[in-house]
Amino acid sequence: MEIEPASNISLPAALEDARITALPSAAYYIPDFISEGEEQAILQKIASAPKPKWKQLTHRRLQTWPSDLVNNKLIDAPLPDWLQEPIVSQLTSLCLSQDSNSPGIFSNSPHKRPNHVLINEYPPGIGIMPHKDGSAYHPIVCTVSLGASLCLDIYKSKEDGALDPAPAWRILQEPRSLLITTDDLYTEYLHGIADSIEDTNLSESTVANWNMLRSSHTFTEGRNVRSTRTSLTYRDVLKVSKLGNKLGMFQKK
Ligand SMILES: O=C(O)CCC(=O)C(=O)O
Ligand SMILES: [Fe+2]
Repeated sequence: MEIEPASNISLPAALEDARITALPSAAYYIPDFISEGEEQAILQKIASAPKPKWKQLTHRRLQTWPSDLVNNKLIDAPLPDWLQEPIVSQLTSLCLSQDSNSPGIFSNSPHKRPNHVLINEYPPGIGIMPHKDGSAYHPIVCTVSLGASLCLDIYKSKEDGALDPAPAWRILQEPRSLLITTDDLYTEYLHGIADSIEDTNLSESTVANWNMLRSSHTFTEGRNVRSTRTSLTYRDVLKVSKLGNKLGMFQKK
């Protein structure tokens, strides 16, 4: 019988120990949130999802679980097991501080846990335009990265609402890492991923979480040559409708 390799995942006792202090409030980075075995198992589940689960955009494709939002509402349904375990349990177990009364990150969210997962696949050269995530969700985003590394760029918007064209900060996300963004980073700033085939000029002075990376030594000459990176974005959708209500909604039309 094969012996399972020891898992090298390690969760911080307190999320404040994982805070990316160079950023405005607030982002947290945990490099080894899931194991390589878990990463591979999830990638296989994504690959074996029925073809209609994929939504093809111009350059990128994505899956939404349990389903797309309709008018910012989620139709009540559970996440599949492979998106629940171990990730949701680990997310709900994270506490802000070691204080015994410290709240979990989803303590204040309406459903006390993420109920929706967006799966985005980014081949080399493909990113996502700078954007805000908007009002459909409780303002906490948990992103698990699979397969490869890339930089998430954080942008300030100017007084007049226009986008400052150069990102103000960069966060490097390694495979199997968790990035949590919340507070002002959710509401005030935009985030995006450049349409690049490599991330360049990576260093302690240009990457906000450089000292928290598992493998900063692998980015030789400050370069990350992109290969396909898949992300799982876990959020709590504020409005959930039971199927009964939804049928009612259709009958009214
Ligand atoms: O893939 C990512 O890391 C970002 C995805 C994203 O911004 C979103 O789904 O809203
Ligand atoms: Fe986003």
